Parts: sequence; C-alpha cells; structure tokens
Amino acid sequence: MSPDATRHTSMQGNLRGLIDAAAIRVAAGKAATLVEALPWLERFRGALVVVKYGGNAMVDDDLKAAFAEDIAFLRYAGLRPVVVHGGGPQIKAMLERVGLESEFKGGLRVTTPEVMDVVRMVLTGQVGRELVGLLNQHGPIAVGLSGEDAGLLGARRRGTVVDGEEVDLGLVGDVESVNPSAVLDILDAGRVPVVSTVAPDLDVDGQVLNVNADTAAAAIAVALGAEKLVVLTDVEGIYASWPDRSSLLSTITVSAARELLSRVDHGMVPKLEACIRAVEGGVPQTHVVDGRKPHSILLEIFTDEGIGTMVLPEITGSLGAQDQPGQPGQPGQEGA
Ligand SMILES: NC(=[NH2+])NCCC[C@H](N)C(=O)O
Repeated sequence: MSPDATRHTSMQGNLRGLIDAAAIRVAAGKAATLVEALPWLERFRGALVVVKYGGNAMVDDDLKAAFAEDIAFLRYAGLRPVVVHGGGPQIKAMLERVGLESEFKGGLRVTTPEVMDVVRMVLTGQVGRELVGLLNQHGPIAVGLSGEDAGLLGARRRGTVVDGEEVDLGLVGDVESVNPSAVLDILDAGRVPVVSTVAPDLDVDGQVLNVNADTAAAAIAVALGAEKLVVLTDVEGIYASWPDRSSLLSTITVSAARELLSRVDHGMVPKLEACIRAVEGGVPQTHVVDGRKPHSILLEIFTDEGIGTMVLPEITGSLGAQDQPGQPGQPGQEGA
C-alpha cells in the first residue's frame, strides 16, 4: 500500500471510531432518560392526574398532537389521566364566524343566552370532540363528557367586580359542586375522560353556565382525590419576580404561591389560584408547565427536575423534599 493509501485508511478508521463513540454517547443519553423515568413510573403507577389543557397547546397542530401523545403515554404507563379543557380562542372564533356581536363590560365579554349556546356548542361539540379524536389515534382510549353529564358539575352565577363596581356578566358562574362518579366510571373502564367545562346552574333548571376551566379543573382534582394537577400555560412556569424570566421557580409552597398572586402576570392568576385551591383541597402535587413546549407534561412528570413550577403543601417535619422519587408513604395506587 502506498503511504497515501495507508494514511487514508487510518483516517477512515479514526472517523469510524469517532462516529461509534458519538453513537454510544447518544444511546447512553437515551438510556439515561428512560432510566431517570423509572422511579417516577414506579411511584405514579395508578395515580390519578388531572391535566388542565389550554392556551397555545390547544391551537397549534404540532402541539396538539404532542399533547395527545403525552396523555396517551400517561395512560399506557399505567397512570390515570383526566383531561379538563377550556376553549377561549375557539369560542371567540366561532362567535365571529356566526356574526354574534358581543357586549363587553369592564373589558369582559357578557355571556348572553345566545353566546352561551355557542360556548356550549364549541366546548362540547368541537374542542372536546377534536381532543377525543386526537387521543383515539392512540387506541380507543378517550371518552368525552361535559359538566352536564351525570351531574358532574354544578355552578352558581356570580357577580364580577370590575374597578370596584359589580357588573353582571350574564351566564357566568363558579363551580359549587362536583359529582365525579361519571369520571370515575370512565376511569374504571380504563379510559381517559375528557371534560368540557360547561356547568348546569344549580338555581335555574335547564340553564347552563360558562365556568372558568382552571377553577373547574382544580375542583375536579379535589373531588377525585387526585394525586396531581398539571396546568398548561403559555409561560415557562412561575417566576419569583415577574417579568424577570431568569427567576423561574422550580418548587414553591402554597403560602409562597399566595404571596406571589399579587405579583404575577394577570394571565397566571387563575392558574396559580387553581393550584392553590387544589393543594388546599388535599391534592398533594400541583404543577404549572409550559404548554408551548412539546411534551412538557412528560418532561415534568418523568424527570427528576421537571421543567415547570411545582406548588406543594407547606413543608412539615424533616421530610422536606416532597418531590423525592420513591418517597415512602406515597406509593401510586395500583391502577386498573
Ligand atoms: N418543577 C419541578 N420541580 N418538577 C419536579 C417534578 C418531579 C417529578 N417528576 C414529579 O412529577 O413529581
């Protein structure tokens, strides 16, 4: 062999060696990710997890598909996910499409009976249906229902205070009662309930009210005795000093979350309130995660550090770190 040819072969050999080493590193990284998930898979097997779906994750096609994969993943990993969704952007679009002019009071839309018809139609007949369809691409797993089904939700109209004045926003209410039996039936059948947040008015037979989906998700999580509530938003999580984005908090206690309520971006308030309510109602772990990032739910639940913010009950005693894998006393229930 000529010296040139020898050099060529040894260069090829070096290159192959480098490629092999890189491939081994990539494989080791993938294996490490899967192994990191193991304690969380063990711990959350059978765990009931309520996921509030909304924001960007609900309007971008790729994010929608990734969301459906995450929920299907939870289901096939043996957790028991329950999806609760809103549909603000879709309702707005449909109101425009049908040419229904809305009245606004203090910047907030008034829900007239005509608007409420559209809200109910869009949430239950469009957004919920689409989500069920996306989930069912992964097997016949999803069943949609609304707060009207089997008395799941009950609500009362509320007065809203804008700039110190009470305004009547029409058919808008707060969830006052939850009867989770229909959701439990679906879970017992091994399926994923997909809940649209339309609620019968407890005071007027046959009337339905539009309720805030974050609050409804929290109420459902409490009534179900959920292990977790995961709320998707359009920010990374909760910042210590909004809007300074370098101050993302990984974990906060419920009292710290209360203090932050007056300082977070106004869009975050209902999310944070939902977490606080859920924790105070006995849900041991709540999470705010970025719905703009594909697979944020998996990254939060099946990695050690997560990617969002966890709101936890007050830390008591020496067992401070509540998010330690395999912590005794909180095994996942054995699921169906
Ligand atoms: N934002 C965080 N600190 N997340 C930690 C998540 C820990 C764990 N994967 C869980 O779901 O409980």
